[in-house]
Amino acid sequence: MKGKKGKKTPTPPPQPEENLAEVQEEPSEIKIDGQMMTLSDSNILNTNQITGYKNKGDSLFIPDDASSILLEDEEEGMIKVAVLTQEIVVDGLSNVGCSACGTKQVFLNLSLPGFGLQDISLLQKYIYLQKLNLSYNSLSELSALSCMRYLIELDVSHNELTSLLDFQPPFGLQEANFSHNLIESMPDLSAYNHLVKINLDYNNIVAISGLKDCKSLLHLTLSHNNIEEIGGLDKLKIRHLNLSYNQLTQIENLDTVLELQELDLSGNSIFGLNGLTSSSRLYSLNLEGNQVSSLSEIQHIDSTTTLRILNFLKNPIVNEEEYRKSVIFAMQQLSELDHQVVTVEEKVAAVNLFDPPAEVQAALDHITHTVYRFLQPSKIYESTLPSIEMPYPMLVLTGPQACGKRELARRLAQEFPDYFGFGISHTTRVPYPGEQDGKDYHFVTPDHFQILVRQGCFVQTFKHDGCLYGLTLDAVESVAKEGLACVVHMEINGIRTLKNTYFEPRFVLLLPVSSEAHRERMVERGVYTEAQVNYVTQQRKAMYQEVNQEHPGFFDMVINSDKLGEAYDRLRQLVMDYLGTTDLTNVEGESVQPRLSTTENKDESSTHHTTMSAHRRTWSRPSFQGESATTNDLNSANNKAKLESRKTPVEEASIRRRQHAAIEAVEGFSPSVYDDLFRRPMVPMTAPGMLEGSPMAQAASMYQDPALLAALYPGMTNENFEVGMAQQINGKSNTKSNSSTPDSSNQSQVASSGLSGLSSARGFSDQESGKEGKCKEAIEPSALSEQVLDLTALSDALESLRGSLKDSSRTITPLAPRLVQGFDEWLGIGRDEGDRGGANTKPVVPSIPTGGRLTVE
Ligand SMILES: Nc1ncnc2c1ncn2[C@@H]1O[C@H](COP(=O)(O)OP(=O)(O)OP(=O)(O)O)[C@@H](O)[C@H]1O
Repeated sequence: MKGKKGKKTPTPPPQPEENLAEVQEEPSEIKIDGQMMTLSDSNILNTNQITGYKNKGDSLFIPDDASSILLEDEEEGMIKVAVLTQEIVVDGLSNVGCSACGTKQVFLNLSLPGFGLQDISLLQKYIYLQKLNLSYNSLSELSALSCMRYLIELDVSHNELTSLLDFQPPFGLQEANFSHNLIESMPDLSAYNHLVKINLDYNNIVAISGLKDCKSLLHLTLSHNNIEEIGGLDKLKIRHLNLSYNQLTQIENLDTVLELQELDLSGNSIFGLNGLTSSSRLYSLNLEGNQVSSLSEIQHIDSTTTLRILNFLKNPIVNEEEYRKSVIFAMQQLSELDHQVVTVEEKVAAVNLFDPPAEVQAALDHITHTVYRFLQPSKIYESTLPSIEMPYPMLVLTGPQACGKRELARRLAQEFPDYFGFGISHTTRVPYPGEQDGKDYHFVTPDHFQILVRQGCFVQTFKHDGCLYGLTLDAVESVAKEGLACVVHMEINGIRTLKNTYFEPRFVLLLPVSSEAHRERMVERGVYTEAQVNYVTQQRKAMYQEVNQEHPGFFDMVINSDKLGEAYDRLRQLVMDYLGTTDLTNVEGESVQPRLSTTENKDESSTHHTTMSAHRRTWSRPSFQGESATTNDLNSANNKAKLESRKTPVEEASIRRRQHAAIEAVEGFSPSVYDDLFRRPMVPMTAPGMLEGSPMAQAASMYQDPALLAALYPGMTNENFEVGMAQQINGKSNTKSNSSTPDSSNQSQVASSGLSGLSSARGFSDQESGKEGKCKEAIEPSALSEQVLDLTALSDALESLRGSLKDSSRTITPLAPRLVQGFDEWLGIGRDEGDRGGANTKPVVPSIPTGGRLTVE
């Protein structure tokens, strides 16, 4: 309702019929003198409120006083009392209490709504009134109230007042309702400094003014007026402000109204929300029926953390795409939007839509690609099909942009062409100078990329700087069918997706430590904007650091990538350690192709190639200290053992290397890169894993070394140590197994398998025979489970080793206790139940194809 209003006919108050006054039969018992009274029976004082309107024809209480005049309103069919009489007043009085001075009993409330009163001069003597209701009358001035010094609440709504509070200010007026009058301006109200709440709805006010000193004012409502600007509220403590249905076009001058909690600006013509930025305590904001059209306006209120209730109904903004989710995403603090409760599900959906956590994004990517792949006809690949027990071998180098991962991946593939092939990703970005299609990336158009997505070609995809990246299954397969492990580079987002797949890549993080060096490398390339450089060297790098710190085991290895040469050396060392190659430089210091080092190895290698070429290509599955092998691993190992009558040079080198590592561990040599990698907290292992990773296995390998044996057990040879150890273990084991309870036998079986079973790489187990060069048959998994283990035997073995370490005249270096400690952990001695070892006990280097690039001779 806008525009100037004319003289109003008061509408009847919305009161039910029952509220009509009932006649007090014997009011004469109350002597009313002014507002004071004397009582004979206080019960009589239950005076009801009078409603002065009544439909024509109904009986109406009319006081006996002859001076009452009935007027008939033809138009509305109402009858109203126009002149106030003592009796009317008497019937309107209620709530007896102490007068303000505390000496008299007085009526505190007077309620005379809907009498059509024009003159209330009779009320002048009711000076003790505290609550006065004169709503629904025809009053045009209130001077009679000047005597009511103790008035606290005044309701003069629905009258014909043209001015506000035009009487002598009562001492403590707190609430005033002047709504539905004809007031056009707000006078200076500084005298009403106790005013807490004032309602000026439905007037003709054009500007907010006169409130400067109303320091107590908390509620101000000025709805349905003609206000065009928000103002005059400077530094007030208003908490509830209603300016709905005015002529406002913008939100302004509210930045000093710091206590504002509830703001109703509905029914205006507001376009923007920029005036609300500093409304830090706002709880409810009603903007229904305005002109807010852009979602970007949300930014002005999204930092208002206290905001819970928001209403944008009937604004163009609600037609914006994903409007509700966008608002909820920007303001997750909301509990109600557009009169609808905001549910937790909506909040999660909004976050997942606009800023999905990396894990969610990766899961979605994985689902997308898997579903699209299933929709395609199934494809038979040339190489061994990937499966859970035999996934494609992959090494993934990761890190922030320009950390050098791509270059290192390429170098690895170049230097170890018999073992690694570079997996080429697809991208929609344009090639940088010098980049070649099909070599650095498969450069494709966005449309082509989408076609590949729908064809289910990708294993994972990643969006970065508006460009799409993706690794296809074919890219991996094209490397795999060559008999090589695929080395790829990608950002962490891709890794998260890969972790959802059945692939089991090893992940090496290349992390620039010096931001300056990283920055320089990026700037040197000359292809990145300043903003990109800043983002990558700061946020992106920090994110990698955080993941690495907070999720131990997420990356299998971390290499400082400040100096690419050094980083590559470390990576290369890692690979060489694994491959068992030792020397990659010739006498002149030139780098040579890493081949398996010794002459005899070369011969074996060629024999092996020939042998292998007769079979289907398979992948070796090297296992390491602490690796947790599964039955599937064992199966594949056993199958492989059947196919190959002898170990590959790679495996033999691996055995030697680990023997060496065990010796070093006891002697206290500094560990190699490779050792560092696998010396991680122990985790519960399956039997073969226990064999490989167990301290017992380390001990088993130790006694293969005569030098070490002599040092630890002077005078003892390989043979008699072996016999002694075997007796110690087997003898106890047998004894125990005979008398074991069902529970203990169960436990025993596992560990016993660990002692005597073979690992997939058969690293230590072949040596257990103690006869060099004599290969032991692989043990069937079923056979493993039949063997019996006695943990006591292991304890005894531990004690014996402990004792020998203690007694040894050699100085035990700090590394030696670590081995003993390993026994303790393995046996569960002193292990805290809550202390879960890192899950990362896999080898960093992926499963390496045994044959390299095999050719049938
Ligand atoms: N399939 C993929 N999945 C996820 N990330 C990928 C993929 N392919 C490439 N990336 C990564 O996307 C980022 C951007 O690649 P781009 O080649 O444009 O960057 P670059 O500046 O050359 O960086 P870098 O030198 O690290 O490769 C790089 O970090 C890159 O490793």
